[in-house]
Amino acid sequence: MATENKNLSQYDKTTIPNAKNFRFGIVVSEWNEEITEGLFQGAFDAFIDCGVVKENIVRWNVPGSFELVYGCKKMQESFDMLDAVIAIGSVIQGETKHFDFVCDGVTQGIKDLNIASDIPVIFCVLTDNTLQQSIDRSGGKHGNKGTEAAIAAIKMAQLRKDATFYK
Ligand SMILES: Nc1c(NC[C@H](O)[C@H](O)[C@H](O)CO)[nH]c(=O)[nH]c1=O
Ligand SMILES: CC(=O)[C@@H](O)COP(=O)(O)O
Repeated sequence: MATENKNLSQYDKTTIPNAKNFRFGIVVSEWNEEITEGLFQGAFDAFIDCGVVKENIVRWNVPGSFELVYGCKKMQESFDMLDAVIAIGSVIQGETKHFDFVCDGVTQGIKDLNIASDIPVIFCVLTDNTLQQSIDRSGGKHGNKGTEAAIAAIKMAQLRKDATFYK
């Protein structure tokens, strides 16, 4: 289902685990900051709405989406008590193929972090053709992908906790 057929901000709290004891990291790219700040606010507000204590949310900034991989890796290493990390970025097609390489690099890098570390990293990186598409997905007509990412982070934190329990 394409994003245009669903609202990224909609969630059913009855299906979401209690998040009051979870601790989350959020790494935010400064490129297209009017978009990434909207994504961050969506994630932060959803965490608070689902019971996360604001003192249990740590935020770091990085220059661009390509640096999200290193930033998330260092956050995993620095705060081993985190239950999940969200990587927030906005990549918008320009004149050249640079878009392709940035998108592929950050995608593969975050995938690799999920394989290498026990702390899940949630992929909240918009990869859009136009600024309008980014606006529409960071609090606009299609909702907020940051909200979607926070819900995914809570669900993955619970999965990780449950999996540890059964060891
Ligand atoms: N064009 C965009 C970039 N480019 C910058 C790279 O992410 C990186 O910071 C640079 O290549 C130095 O390593 N980043 C975005 O997040 N969004 C863009 O649209
Ligand atoms: C995603 C990018 O790096 C891109 O926005 C840079 O723009 P350009 O391809 O015109 O150099």
